[in-house]
Order: sequence, then C-alpha cells, then structure tokens
Amino acid sequence: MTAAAGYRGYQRVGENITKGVPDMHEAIDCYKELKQGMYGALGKPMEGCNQWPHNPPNFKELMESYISLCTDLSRKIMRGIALALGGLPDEFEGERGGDAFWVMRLIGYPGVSTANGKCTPENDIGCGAHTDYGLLTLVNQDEDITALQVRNLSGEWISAPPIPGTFVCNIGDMLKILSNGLCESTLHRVINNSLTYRVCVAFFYEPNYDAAVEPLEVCVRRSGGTRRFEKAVYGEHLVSKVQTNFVM
Ligand SMILES: O=C(O)CCC(=O)C(=O)O
Ligand SMILES: [Fe+2]
Repeated sequence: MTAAAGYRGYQRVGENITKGVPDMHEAIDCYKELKQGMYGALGKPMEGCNQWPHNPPNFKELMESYISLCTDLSRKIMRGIALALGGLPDEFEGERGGDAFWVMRLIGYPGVSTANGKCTPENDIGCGAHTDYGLLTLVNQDEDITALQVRNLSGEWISAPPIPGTFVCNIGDMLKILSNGLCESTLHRVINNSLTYRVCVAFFYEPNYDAAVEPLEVCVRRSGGTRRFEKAVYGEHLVSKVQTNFVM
C-alpha cells in the first residue's frame, strides 16, 4: 500500500491510523478504478489499479461479483432512503450518484492474544472512532464475534452484534449533508476482545467521485428551512481522509 498505488492494496497491522492512533487491523483496500485523467487533479491521488492477491486464483473474480451485487443493493436502499426523506426515488442518481464511486475494505482484526502478546483482553482498538465518508456502508462481519460498537445519542458506546445473514448499514458523511442532518453519520469503532481473528468486509457506496454534495431542498424544508451544511466535493472529502489515514 503506497500513495503511488492510489492507496490500494495490502496494509499491515498498525499501518492504518485513525485520529493519530494506529489501528490493530490489517486490510486490503480497493477502490473503483478511475480512468486516468478522468477527474483531472481531483482524481489524481486515487488513480491506480486494485491489487488483488493471486491466491486463491478466483479471488479477483469473486470480489468483483460481490462489488457488483453490493452496488445494486446499495442503489436500491438509496432509492428507499430518498422516498423516506420525501424526495423522488432517483434523488441519488444522475450527477449525485448515477456513477457511484465505491470503496471496499477486507479487514482482519487479530485476536487479543496475538494483538498485544498477552492472553488478557486489553481493549485494543481495532479501528478508532470515526464516521464513514460516503452515502451508505454495508458491513459484512464474522457471525460469531461482537466487536463493532456505535455511539448513541446519549454518548454511550453500544455493541452492534452480528445478525447472521444481515449487513449492518452505516450512514456516511455525504448522506448527512444531503439530508441536511435528518440522517446522522453514526460514530463507530471496533474493539476485538475475542481470542479469535475477526474478518469484516466493508463495502462503501459513495456519491459520484466529482459530485458537489449539498442539502436537498426537500430535506432543508423538512428540517426547519435552514441549510445546515456547506457544499462539499466528495472526491476532496475522500482524499483528505485517505491522506491522513496512513503512515507512508
Ligand atoms: O470492522 C467493522 O465492523 C467496521 C469497519 C469500519 O468501520 C470501517 O472500515 O470503516
Ligand atoms: Fe467505518
């Protein structure tokens, strides 16, 4: 994983940083591949090819069909969210999300005994508190380990235990802006206190890379008439986050 590779590929345990603190996880990061020069200077930092392991040989093919299924599912969920917000079903299509960018992280969290060399749980932070950057995240987590926590409105951390056969869906920063705060981008973190290695596949469904994201009129009306957020360019938001996420 290097900046030159468009931040794509494998990162060792401790290489990912959240708010200055190394995270106890390893990961393979993939992003929708951008055609060279497609978004000019805005796209440059994220240009590169995904780095798929050669073993197992069908890995790339399998992940690409997973990405395609997750993209279709996310698009459908976003249509439902658009209706729930009082908008049209295709509110998140066209210039906002018609060419949705995506991110996928295959994450492994060491069990406590290997993470810190001791056998007693020590609350190692697998992934520090953060909000996701885009519209919607589909979190596919190991079914037998509870490690993901979300912060509720009272400021308490509560567990999001895995429910077999389901995804946990996070709302991202861009949906918070578009909905003028009617949807909250929930703060969450991961603490793997189990003795077992935990695997999570997180699929992030994002706006178009160059989308200028601002509160939808219908959401401004429904939330009292005041625009709570300035316009943000998704690609700029992503790059600013990615560039502070790694020690290079
Ligand atoms: O491991 C998890 O359950 C969530 C990971 C996560 O929050 C992220 O990668 O943004
Ligand atoms: Fe997250």
